[in-house]
Amino acid sequence: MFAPTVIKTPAVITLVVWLWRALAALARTVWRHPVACALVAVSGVGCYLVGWRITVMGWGVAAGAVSSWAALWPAAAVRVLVWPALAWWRLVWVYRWRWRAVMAVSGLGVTLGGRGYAPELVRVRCDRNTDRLTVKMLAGQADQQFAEAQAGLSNGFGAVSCRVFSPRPGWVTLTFPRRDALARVVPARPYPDAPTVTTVDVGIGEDGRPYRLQVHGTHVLIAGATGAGKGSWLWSVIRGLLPARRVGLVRLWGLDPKRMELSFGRALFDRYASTPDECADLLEEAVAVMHERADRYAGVRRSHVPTTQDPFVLVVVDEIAFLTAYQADKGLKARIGAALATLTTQGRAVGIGVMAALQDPRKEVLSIRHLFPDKVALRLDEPGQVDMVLGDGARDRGALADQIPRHPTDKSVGAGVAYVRLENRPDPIRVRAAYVSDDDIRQMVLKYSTAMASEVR
Ligand SMILES: Nc1ncnc2c1ncn2[C@@H]1O[C@H](COP(=O)(O)OP(=O)(O)OP(=O)(O)O)[C@@H](O)[C@H]1O
Repeated sequence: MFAPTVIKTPAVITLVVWLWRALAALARTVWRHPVACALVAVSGVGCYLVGWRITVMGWGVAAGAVSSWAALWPAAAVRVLVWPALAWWRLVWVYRWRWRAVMAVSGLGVTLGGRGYAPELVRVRCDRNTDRLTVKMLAGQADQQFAEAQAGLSNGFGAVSCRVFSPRPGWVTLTFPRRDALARVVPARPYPDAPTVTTVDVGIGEDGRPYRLQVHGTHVLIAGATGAGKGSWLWSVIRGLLPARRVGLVRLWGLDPKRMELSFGRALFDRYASTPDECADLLEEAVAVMHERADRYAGVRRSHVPTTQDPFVLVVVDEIAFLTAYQADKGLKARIGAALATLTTQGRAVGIGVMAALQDPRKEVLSIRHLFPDKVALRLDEPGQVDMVLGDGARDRGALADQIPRHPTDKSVGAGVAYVRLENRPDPIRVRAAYVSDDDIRQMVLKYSTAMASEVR
């Protein structure tokens, strides 16, 4: 029988270990809660040096100064005081309190050798609408496991949903909405003060702040079931580009095979096509512009900067499936398919972008959907369609586009709400596009449909 030797640990070693642990815990507490620790330390030193009465008076004066500052700069005060205080409160009373139990029940905690291990909750940050938790995963864990447990996590912490994003290996960010900033209709965004081309203010994000979509140097695919609000995305982008169009930095080319959407603002387009023949011709013209620019740029520059000579050309296609899938004329279909594939593979470097709307995201409807770097998924009919639009794993990461609500009579419920997956940011973001009403489009036409040269070199 083997019996290991029992060595008695000397008391001094035990004391050193305890002391070391206490110091480490103290350092960790100071690092994580510097403000609270500073308050305690300053109060202690004050009481010791000048007595508690003067210390309390000192705090009264400081509180008065902070209140005046908050009254003068309320936005800064909310950012610096309110959100950190709320984050601390929610860390202590919501998340830390239930952390180990929720981790264990949702299958993210493990027991090894009789000892329980759980991912470490490192930080909670709050804004007006969401709580963002920074979590250090257990060694050997993957963010995929958190994505699979998202329903359990949201139930466990009393949130309606949970989104998972891994900013770097070993770490994961969990986003829990506290209230839905996107529940209300967003009115059309104001025109930009200065002409802007690169990004456009299209609506608001889940954090309640304006959301800017990049349109230059990319291609955007907007997919959604009928009535999901694809029009509001198209028109919000067009609206944001109008000042730049006026000064000649942008040209808008519209392809409107349904003739129901873009025709309403026909005068805002430098080039417009609706019949399949016209659409094929216009796309081939865009390809010709692309080749001409590529010839000029070859060996001279590698990216496009919008100028009045070489403006950014945005080809807006409403219901692209009419051109790619439902087109009976095989010759036209092939021409259109080839032109679209050429534009989406080579156009962005020379300042030609494609923004296309689509109802049915299946591959047989749009075989080139993977050529669009940035994707927007509005309300979709089936869960399987989410990954078709946004890419593999997007739904597991919280892009529940099939669960965006709809109402039998109130069309505005959930309309315009979408999950956006960008090329440079793979975690889906929830955004609501502003609603550009028919009146808004009429005003846009009145304000911006000045006669313009449509020549684009
Ligand atoms: N961003 C929005 N906010 C609120 N309501 C909206 C928004 N976008 C659209 N709606 C409402 O939803 C209705 C349908 O919108 P829209 O026509 O843009 O959908 P769609 O996806 O283009 O549909 P279809 O493919 O059938 O043309 C609009 O008439 C409007 O009432």
